[in-house]
Amino acid sequence: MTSQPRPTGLPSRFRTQVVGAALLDDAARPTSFLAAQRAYPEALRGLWEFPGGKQEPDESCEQALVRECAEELGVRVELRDEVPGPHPQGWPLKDTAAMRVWTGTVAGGQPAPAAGEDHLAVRWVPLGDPEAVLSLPWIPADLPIVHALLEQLAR
Ligand SMILES: Nc1nc2c([nH]c(=O)n2[C@H]2C[C@H](O)[C@@H](COP(=O)(O)OP(=O)(O)OP(=O)(O)O)O2)c(=O)[nH]1
Repeated sequence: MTSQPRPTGLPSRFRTQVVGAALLDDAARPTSFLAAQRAYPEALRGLWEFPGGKQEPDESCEQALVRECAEELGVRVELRDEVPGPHPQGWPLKDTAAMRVWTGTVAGGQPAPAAGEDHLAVRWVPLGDPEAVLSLPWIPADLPIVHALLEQLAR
């Protein structure tokens, strides 16, 4: 697993650190990744995103992501490579929040949205058709991340 070190002793530019997972169907030869459809807030309802959430105090980004995947999808994940963003805190989502994203695989369980929680649905998105991937209604801030993911996996 690679991880971009965050400089210590410097104030974070983004107050809220979000983490997201691009879960692959197969680590060595991925053919699809898991996208999740947000249920809330109303402005984001129905849009697609990377499963994940906010880092809590006293946990690393990686720990937060493992926890969020367990809570939201009911799966145990193994994280692999970071999809590095333009900032040490990852990919800017808005003025106050940025998201670090890792690829990973499901090591236990079947991903499904937790009842009545964050997601309306989850879907394995085939990587073979980038136009189809990008035509999903993603949260707009996620589009550069999806591009970067597709490039990283094509290498
Ligand atoms: N999880 C996730 N959040 C994203 C993505 N893109 C994006 O703009 N966001 C935004 C939506 C939210 O404002 C914020 C993440 O909040 P969240 O609601 O998922 O976090 P959480 O599970 O810890 O939520 P909560 O306990 O505060 O309700 O980041 C994405 O791909 N995944």
